[in-house]
Amino acid sequence: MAAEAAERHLELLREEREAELAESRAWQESVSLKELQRRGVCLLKLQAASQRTGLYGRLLVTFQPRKQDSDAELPYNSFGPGDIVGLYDSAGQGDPLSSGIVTRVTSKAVTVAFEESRDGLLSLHREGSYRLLQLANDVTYNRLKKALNALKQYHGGPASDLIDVLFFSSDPRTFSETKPLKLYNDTLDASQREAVSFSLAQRELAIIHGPPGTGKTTTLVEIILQAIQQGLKVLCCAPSNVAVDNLVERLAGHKARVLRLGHPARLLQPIQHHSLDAVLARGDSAEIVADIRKDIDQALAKTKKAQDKGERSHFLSEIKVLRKELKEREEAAMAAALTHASVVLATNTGASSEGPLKLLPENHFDLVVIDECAQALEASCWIPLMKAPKCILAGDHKQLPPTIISHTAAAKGLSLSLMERLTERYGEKVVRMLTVQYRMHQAIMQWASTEMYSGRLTAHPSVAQHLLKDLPGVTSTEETSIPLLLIDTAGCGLFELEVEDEQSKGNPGEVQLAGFHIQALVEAGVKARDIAVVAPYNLQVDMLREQLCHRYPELEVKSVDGFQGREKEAVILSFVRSNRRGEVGFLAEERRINVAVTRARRHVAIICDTHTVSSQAFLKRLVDYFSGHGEVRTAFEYLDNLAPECYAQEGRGERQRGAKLPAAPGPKQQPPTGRKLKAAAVAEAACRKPEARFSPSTGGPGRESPGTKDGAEKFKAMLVAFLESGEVQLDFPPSLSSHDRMLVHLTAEELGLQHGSTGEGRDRFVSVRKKEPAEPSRPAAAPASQQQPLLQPQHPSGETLGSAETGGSSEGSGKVDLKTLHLERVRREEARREEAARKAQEPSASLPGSSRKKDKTEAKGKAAVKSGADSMAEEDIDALISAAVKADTTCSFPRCKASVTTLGQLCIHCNSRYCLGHHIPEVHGCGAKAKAHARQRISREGVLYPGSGSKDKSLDPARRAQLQRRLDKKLNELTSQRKSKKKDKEK
Ligand SMILES: Nc1ncnc2c1ncn2[C@@H]1O[C@H](COP(=O)(O)OP(=O)(O)OP(=O)(O)O)[C@@H](O)[C@H]1O
Ligand SMILES: [Zn+2]
Ligand SMILES: [Zn+2]
Repeated sequence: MAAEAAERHLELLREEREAELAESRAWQESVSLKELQRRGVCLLKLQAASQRTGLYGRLLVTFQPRKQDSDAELPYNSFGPGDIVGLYDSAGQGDPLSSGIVTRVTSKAVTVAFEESRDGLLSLHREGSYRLLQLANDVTYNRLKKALNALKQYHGGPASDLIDVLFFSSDPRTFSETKPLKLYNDTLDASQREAVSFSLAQRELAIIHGPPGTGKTTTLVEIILQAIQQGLKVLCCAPSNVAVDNLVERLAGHKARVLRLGHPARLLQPIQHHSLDAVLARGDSAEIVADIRKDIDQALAKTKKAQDKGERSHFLSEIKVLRKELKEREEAAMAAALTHASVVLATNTGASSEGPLKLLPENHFDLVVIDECAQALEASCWIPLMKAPKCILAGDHKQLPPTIISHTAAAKGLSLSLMERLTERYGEKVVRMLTVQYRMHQAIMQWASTEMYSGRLTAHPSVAQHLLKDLPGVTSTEETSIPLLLIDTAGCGLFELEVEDEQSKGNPGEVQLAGFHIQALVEAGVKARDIAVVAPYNLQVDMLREQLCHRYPELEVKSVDGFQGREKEAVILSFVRSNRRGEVGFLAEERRINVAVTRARRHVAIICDTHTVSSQAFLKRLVDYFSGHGEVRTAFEYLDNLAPECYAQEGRGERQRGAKLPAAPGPKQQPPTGRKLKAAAVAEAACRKPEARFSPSTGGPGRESPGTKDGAEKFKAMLVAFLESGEVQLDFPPSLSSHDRMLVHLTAEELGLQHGSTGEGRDRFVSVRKKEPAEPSRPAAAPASQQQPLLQPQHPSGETLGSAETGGSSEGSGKVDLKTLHLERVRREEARREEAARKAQEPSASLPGSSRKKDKTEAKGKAAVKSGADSMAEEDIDALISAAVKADTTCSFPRCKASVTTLGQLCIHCNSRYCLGHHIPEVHGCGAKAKAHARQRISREGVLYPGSGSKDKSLDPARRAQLQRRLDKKLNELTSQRKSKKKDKEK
């Protein structure tokens, strides 16, 4: 049984190795050295700046760029401690001079540890020019192969019974008598205690399933301490060095006698003194060993200075003798150190019998513990597993499995971890799950619990309600008071990049949005080092780093896969995929999404295109969960600040292709150009209805919504009463939620009342006034800060100005409120005078674009712009008009030309007007949102509210009034323009 399985596994491993080699060959062969350097795997033109013996006897060489000034920086590279690198002569092709392990990388230098090579010594010249290339190493593959071959032939060793259980030829058993335990850590929760006693009571096999943050390591440490207490010798492994180091640190904290195997270059600094090398250096034989090393160093130096060949070979043979003696003494000391230790720790492959463990007797270990077992290849687990009669596996098979290059090998079972394989077969018989998690806010946890852990997780009270605002130095803002935020780019045209020949994907729009959100968090006092930005694609990770890391050096930007096992107070996820095909690629892996979301302690923000990702049921449920339990914002809320590149991008590839698709959803997803789209959205926000700026899936204020109806009715009643009263102004208390504030704005708008907000943050309140022409000071009274331009100056003017529909707007539009415009017009004359008077005190609100466009404006012979408020760029108005007109006169359904001026229906989900044939959400593509909306209203009525400070600002009625005035002016101009055009034609 075991033999067959081992054989099959070997076959898959061979396949995987082939794929791996083919891949590295393919790109190494076709790629120049320069290109390799650009990709970060090669460093050219280096000099050996210094050499010394260190790290317990290895030759450490520090390389720097070969430049005159010693302060030169290395080019971008992906070198890191532990990487195996080849050292080459700059000129040399073919084999490397030597290979070594990177021990340290700074911005200016790389240090590499070289083992003394078999055939003589590495001698580097200060003047020489060298290059370093990262090497794929076959050490791992060879060890895996060896382990499986050993498993095939395994006979009568200590693990015989265990192997039978692991291949299902006998059932797992329990020890009959078990003593009650005295715990080292008495804070363990019930599920952890159960895991500890169960694991100790099992005879061959126990599995601890530890979902994110449930204290898996804490539990393992207790188990190992108990095992030591019982006099057992433990071999403790994990697939990664980081995971092993973590265990070393925690066990050493309990004064356990730990010994860490592995190259010291690969170990974290604080762990290094637990390394075998360090233990040896402190041991009895250390002095002698040090003397021998010194002799070797001296001989080494002499070799370098040696004049002729004879002298050189004399020193070399002296070194050979010294090294032999060193080896013998070291092996004796190693065996002693290994025997003395209670727990030996190594990576799975580091536990290979080719290493120091060969010095121990076959039955030395009583227990093998493998942490992060679900992230390990089964073959790698077999390296330690054959060394003891019992194993305890810990991990979470609901997180990402090991990376496998060959799709076929993965499909045939190579990616199935030992832990998952055993859990599927034995279940409760061998598995105990930890169910209390100590990381995430309840709301972050609940999604993962439901989707991945059959709803069994609970949040420990110490974390269940914790938010960013509870961190020292963090002020309470909207961003720091919510655990879940969804920034929805649906319909905003922020498409993924289409890079040819690139598997990886990027999304510049999401990079920008991430930047805004980080800024908001940092401004609220969240430390950049407490924030991580995580994306599924490396290209996006690169782009995020490029944009963000110089501004926030302590910010961590990582791929999802690279962030597994880690946590941060705040995590921003950029899902990247935004396309019409509904392609989600990497995101389709549920475990990847699980890992991504569960890294966050207090706050997780997802930036994604809900339209694209909702094509996949799992992701759709995630989006629905965030809609139902978190705050949702549309990227439109940030668009005012978005740089125009995003729009330039989208025009090219994605859009044209997408536009051909027949079943395109809403009109917002299919605007003629991105720029118009933006104008349309903002124009809606400015001219139509406040909620136009909220994501549909927030449920917005939802007029038909039962949840908000009461609120709306209440405010309506108040406002109607106010209208009938003799009062001029009605102030609402600042205690209103932002949702309520919005209802007031909405209702006031419906009733034709003027409405505005004053104050900042918690003091912000709404006041409503009657629209009295004899109230000239109001618009001008808006604080200067609220007179920021609503629109960016980049909007095209030409393409919209001349269009035929534009002319029709003055009578056609139902939304450009003619009555208001008229009132405004009347009032404007008075207001102008006041504004002119104020102008002196006000900082100019003029746009940078307005001066750029000035020539054009004057050339057209338009009246010179007088007041500060009136200096809004021409093109904004143009965009606004055309957008408002377009959006308001025809059905938004693609290619439908029906008029909606009188019979149209507004969809609250996409904030677009549709004819009667298309207004039902399911018909025009908002079905999913409508459903989510309905569900979420039930689940958390009254809690959900859209809105933020920045949004309120842009919706300020004073600014809207300004826009309307300008719109009005523009309409006049257009009318006269049209007249003159007609005249031209007639001529
Ligand atoms: N019983 C407990 N009481 C209080 N805090 C605990 C308890 N168990 C674990 N924790 C805390 O939970 C956090 C995570 O613990 P630990 O490192 O053991 O988790 P883990 O499950 O190994 O993590 P990961 O999810 O990354 O694998 C730590 O801060 C730890 O102190
Ligand atoms: Zn809709
Ligand atoms: Zn229609």
